[in-house]
Amino acid sequence: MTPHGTRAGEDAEDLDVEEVLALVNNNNDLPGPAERGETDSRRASGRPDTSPRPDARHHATPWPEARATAARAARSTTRAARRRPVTVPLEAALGLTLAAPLDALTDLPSFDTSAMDGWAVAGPAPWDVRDDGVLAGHGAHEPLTDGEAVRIATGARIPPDTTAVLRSEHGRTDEKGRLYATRDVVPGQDIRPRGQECRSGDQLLPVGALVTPAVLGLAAAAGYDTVTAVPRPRAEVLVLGDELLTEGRPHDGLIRDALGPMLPPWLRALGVEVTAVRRVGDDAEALHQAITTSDADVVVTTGGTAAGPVDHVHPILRRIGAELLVDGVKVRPGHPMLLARITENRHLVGLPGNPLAAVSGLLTLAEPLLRTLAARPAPEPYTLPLRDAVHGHPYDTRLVPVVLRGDQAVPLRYNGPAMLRGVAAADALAVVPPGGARPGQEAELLDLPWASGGIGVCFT
Ligand SMILES: Nc1nc2c(c(=O)[nH]1)N[C@H]1C(S)=C(S)[C@@H](COP(=O)(O)OP(=O)(O)OC[C@H]3O[C@@H](n4cnc5c(N)ncnc54)[C@H](O)[C@@H]3O)O[C@H]1N2
Ligand code: MOO
Repeated sequence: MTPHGTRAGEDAEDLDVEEVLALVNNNNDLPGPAERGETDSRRASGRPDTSPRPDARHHATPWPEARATAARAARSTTRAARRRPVTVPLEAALGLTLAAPLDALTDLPSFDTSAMDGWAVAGPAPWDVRDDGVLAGHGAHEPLTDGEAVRIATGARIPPDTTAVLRSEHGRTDEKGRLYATRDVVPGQDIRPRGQECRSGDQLLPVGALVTPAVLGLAAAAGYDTVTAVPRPRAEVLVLGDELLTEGRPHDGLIRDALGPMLPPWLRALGVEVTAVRRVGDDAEALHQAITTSDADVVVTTGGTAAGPVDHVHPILRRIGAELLVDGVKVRPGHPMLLARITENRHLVGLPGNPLAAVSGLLTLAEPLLRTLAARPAPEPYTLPLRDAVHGHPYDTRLVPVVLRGDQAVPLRYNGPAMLRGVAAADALAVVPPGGARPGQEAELLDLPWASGGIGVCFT
């Protein structure tokens, strides 16, 4: 199990992950091949794909369908593995999805409490002020009698038989020490009655709610030390390529690894636990060993997806009898990206090595897969008009970095497959259909986690 949690008791009345998924909003999952009446011989046969690699272009999956396939793959995983909810301490729960409703364990407030610093007063003015006072965090105070007042702090328990709280700025005392109000006193004023926010047992949040910082605060206020949540998906990153340096400047044909530093925090922003980042070079045996011994839910590889002499991903997937669910996508950059089922409940996402192509694969395949494993709802799709024309690919979707300015998306330069300069300045990627887009044409936008706000910025 993850270091973040332990398995919930078998007798928990919690929903399992599949049931949680049914409750969260997945309304932008597109219909899959089955729903559209399409067939796929590799899937229909139920056997792993062990045939020689076909022409990747021929089998490339349309971009929207690739995303839907990735989300569906996660759904079949949760069914197969019956992933059980976990009990997670609050400090480790940020970004998880609730698998049990958050029901109040107490009334809130749990006692009648003063909303202001001042005096608790009983009956009409003037009042004799008692010598003692009532501070927050103390037990029951003795009752007041009419004509009595006692100093009270915000958050302190209201003494029995109190009429109202008089704010310190609304009272004055005469030379005999008697207290008067400088404003009308309304019975009950500045008293927060017990149960004003909720009664014990009230549902504060439903199954499927995302654990945000505010949810952590609410859970703590309502008496929780732990929450019952969908387990965080576990991903391992395998960085391929002998040409990669981990420090210093590029030299002698060697370049810096841009993906090792980029992917783990990006995956964490998707609610994932990154179990390891391994550099496996261009060594086929090391890659085989790393894939077959990983216990992560999702193995993410970078590079080696094409058909070059040291592109080992396809041969190894064939060797281990993995089922290729997506083998190339009609998207630029990143068209050699792939998704494979390596065992019944483990997947591999193969990201192309070109860095922006890897971002494209991350958003196209890894995000829907991992988001669905985490039982997070799909973000609401939205569009904005493009300020400038965007050159299109004749047949493939393009993902183009944009900044959002007012109600327009402004396409950025430096959007080539090997470049990160555009996306590093971007708020989102615009989805440009085959053939391109005119100025003013509406384009779907994929928010980048740090730009969309919300839980994404928390990098759990
Ligand atoms: N004959 C063909 N060659 C290529 C095709 C094709 O269709 N036919 N597709 C091209 C496209 S498009 C892409 S994208 C790449 C995908 O290549 P791989 O996934 O096999 O990646 P590599 O060959 O290992 O690397 C490509 C490129 O990216 C650099 N790289 C790799 N890893 C990193 C990293 N962690 N950080 C920074 N840069 C990285 C690598 O040095 C190469 O320059 O294939 C094309 N070829
Ligand atoms: O699809 Mo590749 O990403 O053009 O470079």
